[in-house]
Amino acid sequence: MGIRGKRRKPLSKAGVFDPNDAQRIKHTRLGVWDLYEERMTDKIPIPASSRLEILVQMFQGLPHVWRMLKDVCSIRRCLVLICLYLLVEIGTALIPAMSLWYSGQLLALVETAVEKRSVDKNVLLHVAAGRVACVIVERLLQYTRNQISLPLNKSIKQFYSSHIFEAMARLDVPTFEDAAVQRQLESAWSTSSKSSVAWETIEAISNVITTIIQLLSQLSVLITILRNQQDGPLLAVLSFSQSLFQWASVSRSVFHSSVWAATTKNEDYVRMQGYKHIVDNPIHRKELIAGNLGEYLTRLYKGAAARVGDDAVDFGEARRAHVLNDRLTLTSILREPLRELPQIVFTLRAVQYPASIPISLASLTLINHTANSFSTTLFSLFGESFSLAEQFGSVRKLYEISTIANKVIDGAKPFPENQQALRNGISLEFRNVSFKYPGADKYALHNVSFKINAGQLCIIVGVNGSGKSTILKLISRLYDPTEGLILIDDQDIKTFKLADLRRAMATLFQDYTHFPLSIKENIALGNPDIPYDENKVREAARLGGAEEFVEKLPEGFDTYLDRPVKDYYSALPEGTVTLFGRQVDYRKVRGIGGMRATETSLLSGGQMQRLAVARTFMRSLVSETESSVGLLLFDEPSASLDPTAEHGKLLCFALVSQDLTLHPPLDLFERLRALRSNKTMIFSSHRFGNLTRHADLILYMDDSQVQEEGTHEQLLARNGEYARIWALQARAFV
Ligand SMILES: Nc1ncnc2c1ncn2[C@@H]1O[C@H](COP(=O)(O)OP(=O)(O)OP(=O)(O)O)[C@@H](O)[C@H]1O
Repeated sequence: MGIRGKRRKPLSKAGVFDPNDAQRIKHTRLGVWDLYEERMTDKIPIPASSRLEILVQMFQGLPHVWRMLKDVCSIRRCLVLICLYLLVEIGTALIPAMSLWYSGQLLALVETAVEKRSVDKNVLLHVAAGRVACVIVERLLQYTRNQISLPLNKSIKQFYSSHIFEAMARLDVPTFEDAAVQRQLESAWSTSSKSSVAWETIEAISNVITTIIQLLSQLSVLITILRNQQDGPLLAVLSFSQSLFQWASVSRSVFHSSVWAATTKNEDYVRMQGYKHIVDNPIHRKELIAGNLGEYLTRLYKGAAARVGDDAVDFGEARRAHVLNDRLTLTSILREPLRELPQIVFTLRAVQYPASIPISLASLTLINHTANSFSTTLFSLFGESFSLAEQFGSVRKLYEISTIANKVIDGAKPFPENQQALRNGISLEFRNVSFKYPGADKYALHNVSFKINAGQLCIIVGVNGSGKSTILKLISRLYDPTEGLILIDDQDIKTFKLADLRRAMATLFQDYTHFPLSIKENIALGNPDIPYDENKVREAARLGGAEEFVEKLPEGFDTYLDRPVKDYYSALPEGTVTLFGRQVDYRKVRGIGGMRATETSLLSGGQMQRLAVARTFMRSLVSETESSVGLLLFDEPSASLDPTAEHGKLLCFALVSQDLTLHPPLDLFERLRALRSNKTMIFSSHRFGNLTRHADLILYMDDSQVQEEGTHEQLLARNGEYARIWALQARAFV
């Protein structure tokens, strides 16, 4: 049978890992964990086949590694530093062989001294100086290596962090949310935050080169020693084979199945992790305290912990314990005596030929030592070739992330064709649009059709989950419809350039976020097309209703809502409340003390919302002449409450609150309506009445479909679901 026919058969069903397939999957209990490993028995029966796979993987990565080397050398100073680094590494690689040689010379001197009762002082001095020089040079090389590698690593890391940033920034929503893309992005970052894939690869390449040099130099020392020794080759083979035996017996005990999965069915352990999460995650702290859950959860945790016992460890720990578990096997018993084999053979040979001992004791030690270090280097070369292949794979991924294709395909036509017409708004039509979110089975929109003329005000109302936000997301082309067509000014939305389209729309999403930047930057980012202008930021803040409270903040528009970089300090004098002009943040200290940080927000929910509105205004309403926006999309930026189910809560809000921030859409809506002038505006909302009365078109959504459509009067006259809910809400506010 050819190689092809003997390849490892796929798991029972393509793409399925079936833990119950006992023929293929080995099951091991590790405490509370069940580990399922694919059996290795049916691996490709070609000797060293896995090494072949590694070689193939390495060759595939070569073009990317070559490109990486060129990129790295193009960074300022890096070419010189890399050359120096390689020189130092080569120098370091020669040291072990030189040390071995000098050690051998020293041993030979000692032997001669014992035999002849005299020492050639010159030779001794020379050899001793050589041995000492080796150690000093090794230390100097190590120092130089550190001096070079630190700045090299920093420059390379900086270069690639920009590369990755750019690659990530360009990805659209469905592509970025794709789990495979997320994995690809993760593997492009380094395994440790202190380094970068590129630097780790350079280190891996240099390791392999230096290991080969070490091997060759040790081999030449070995050959020199063996040349004049009668039994030298025999002892070298014995030393080498006992190293091989040790290496094989150790490496076999290591967990090495490449395909595996682990799970736990222990409900108590799962619950314990849940309780732990509630207690150590700050987001649950309010409910934990207000709900008086502390003691109760502690009781539950202790109960579950008692039932699980000492097995309550995470999988990593269970696996480590399993791997390190000392097992009494024949090889482990024979391992140590085998180490003594060369000495035993040497003694037997001495007994056999007492007149002429075939090899000197010094040579025996030296041969043993050299053969051991040769074999250790050889085995480390195998390990390094594995990691080199992995590194090459990571480099490939590092470069491939900048070519990940976006799922939302860009159009070619500029938009708008006539900039002036934009002032009078954009017309929009949905024709039989259906949409499922990636990976979802259910339609978020099903066969939706409607038309909004240029300059009209459209309000989309409906219960939670009926598809209101989804309509706005499709208009922004965050996603494309699964079926149907969206027309902008009577042309397919997909034909227009995405950047132009997004420039022509201002959107405030329901689940808006704030960037971890200063307030002024948060607002300014609403319009990246104009240069930063403090006055415009203030104007937008005023229009959004945020200027007044922002000015009252100690740092005003420079305030960070969430400062991305923390200050560091230690043992400040008691009573210190400010440092570097800011309030002392004791979160870090608490973290060190094992306590959790409390995230207190500087602003109320309503104030946060006003800032989001200000950001949206930055694009659309800062200046009528400069604005390139023709369509305003507002997804109700308040807590989502379904009026049918929650009208009682709405009533409470209206009665309790004198503060506009608690029912901002009314206030916000009036302001928006006044400022929109002739532009098209779509507003998604739960609130009826006040808002909907002004609409040119109301879409009442339910069950992913537009159920009713018309003006407020038309829909009331129709006396359908819209009229029923409107009456319900109106009653609540009376
Ligand atoms: N990212 C997503 N992935 C999968 N399904 C989603 C996603 N976002 C929304 N959905 C689903 O799509 C449907 C419509 O959601 P959508 O957010 O458009 O409703 P909505 O009318 O805006 O609701 P609400 O009034 O609560 O904001 C819901 O069933 C929701 O569960």
